[in-house]
Amino acid sequence: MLAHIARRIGHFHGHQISSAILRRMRASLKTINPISLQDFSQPNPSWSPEMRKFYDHYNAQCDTDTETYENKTGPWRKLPSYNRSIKHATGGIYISKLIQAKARLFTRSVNEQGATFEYVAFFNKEEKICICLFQPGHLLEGAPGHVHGGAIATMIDTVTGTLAGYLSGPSVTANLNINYRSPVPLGSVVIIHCALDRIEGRKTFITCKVTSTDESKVYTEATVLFVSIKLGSLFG
Ligand SMILES: CCCCCCCC(=O)SCCNC(=O)CCNC(=O)[C@H](O)C(C)(C)COP(=O)(O)OP(=O)(O)OC[C@H]1O[C@@H](n2cnc3c(N)ncnc32)[C@H](O)[C@@H]1OP(=O)(O)O
Repeated sequence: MLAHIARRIGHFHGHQISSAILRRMRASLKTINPISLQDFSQPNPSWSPEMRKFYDHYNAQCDTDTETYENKTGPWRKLPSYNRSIKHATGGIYISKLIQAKARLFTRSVNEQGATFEYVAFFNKEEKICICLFQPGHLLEGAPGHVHGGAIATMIDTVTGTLAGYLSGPSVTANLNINYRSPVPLGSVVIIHCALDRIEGRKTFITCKVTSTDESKVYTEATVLFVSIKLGSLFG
């Protein structure tokens, strides 16, 4: 685990971050809290057999062992999911001195397993795509028995944003266009497919589709524009 952290320091979604931010992060390393290293996208008892089946399917095709971080062969990489986005820059190290200690990533802000956003994402560097298995919980209701459109938008923003980050470095959502084609039942498992459309200067365009696990049903389609930023601009 420590070797994994050491590899991640200095990178944000796999990209180099500025030396000024890095200095401030390193100065904060004494605030390491081992508990904060929890990866929330690991299987838990709330996952349905279907969620677990698809997790096992993609996890078996990963280039890194989820437990040991040792290399193996496969096109996918399972992405860790911490409860602060800044932890992705540091491999999970908690930097309470830098920004609001009580802040939590929206999708990881409820502790009850299975109640809100249960998800795990996988990245395919070669194909520049990301897929996410998403099991929406009972606290995400919009239309009766179905998922709130804002919760679906949140997941689309999160997964496309993760892909943009891996491909283009630190970026923010500038435009998000969504077509809701069919309501998503609460407690079901859907797959969020994201793919790079194109990169133009600072702009990264991502397409996204939310489908049933057999891909026969399309629930949602989206196009998203991310604009690259200097990470330091977020810190004032
Ligand atoms: C692990 C968890 C991952 C979670 C991911 C979640 C990601 C998020 O939700 S981020 C939060 C929501 N987004 C925001 O708060 C962003 C707010 N907006 C901003 O900060 C700024 O408007 C920002 C950075 C997008 C652009 O500002 P700025 O850096 O001044 O760039 P600017 O020159 O205006 O635009 C750059 C290019 O983008 C284009 N652009 C900017 N905004 C838009 C837009 N809304 N629509 C279309 N094009 C746009 C511009 O036209 C310009 O294009 P070109 O280079 O061809 O002339």
